[in-house]
Amino acid sequence: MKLVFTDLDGTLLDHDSYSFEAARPALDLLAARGIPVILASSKTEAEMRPIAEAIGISHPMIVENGAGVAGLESGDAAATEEETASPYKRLRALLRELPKELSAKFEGFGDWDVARVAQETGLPPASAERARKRRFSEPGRFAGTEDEKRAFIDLLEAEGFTAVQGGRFFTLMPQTSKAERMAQVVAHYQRGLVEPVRTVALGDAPNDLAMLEAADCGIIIANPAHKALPVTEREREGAILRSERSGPEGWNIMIHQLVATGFL
Ligand SMILES: O=C(O)[C@@H](COP(=O)(O)O)O[C@H]1O[C@H](CO)[C@@H](O)[C@H](O)[C@H]1O
Repeated sequence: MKLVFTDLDGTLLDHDSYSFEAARPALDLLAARGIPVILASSKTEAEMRPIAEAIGISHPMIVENGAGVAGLESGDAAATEEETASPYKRLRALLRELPKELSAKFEGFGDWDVARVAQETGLPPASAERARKRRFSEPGRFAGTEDEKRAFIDLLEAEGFTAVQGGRFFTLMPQTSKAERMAQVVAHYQRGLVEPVRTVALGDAPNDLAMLEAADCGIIIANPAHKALPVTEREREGAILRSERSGPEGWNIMIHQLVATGFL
């Protein structure tokens, strides 16, 4: 059994147009080979459902940067609306309680109306509205210095939260990651199998790094819109590869390459 985990913005979706069409041949190839594609994004479940539908998949999905997973019959999927809504509410309340000199430097989707989220992201208004339907995490911008940002993260961590950089935004969230949810999804597919499930993960930003390192094969998709990810030990060992092309074009080429070499 093989699984492909993929980030969305800047990876399967074009950084600017949010289109996955250039990856359609590789998506079709994986579908024909019975290899599930597991979406793993900082997007909300409300945003990811229509994307999964457009791709034509109904596998579990890692939502809001790993703070939640949709489509697994146990665990968080069974959490009540009250439980799933509370981390976001707690985060917004925490922002009001933190020292003003730091919290005032952060602006998130909860501070912006739909039109502003559409303007900041380049998403159409209907998608921007779905991006504001948050249950766990708050993406936004931190306008302070690196030292102030570190102090802000330390305060969040003391309260059980953390923050991570995506392709565009700096996201406040519970202390978990896409990689932790990936392990949960792998365990789900592993049940009843003898051979270990083989994993590929694709991503472009710091919030993808742990997932890329946890995979049997990690693929860094080039994204000229931000600084390249650092070279890690896993990459030196040959377990992480880099695409030359960006977004869905790079995704398409790299998946075809892994199929050609027999990895997928
Ligand atoms: O954190 C980010 O930089 C982006 C992209 O996250 P991923 O690369 O899909 O994990 O996610 C935020 O912005 C998106 C629009 O650009 C929204 O669709 C997401 O809801 C938001 O979390």
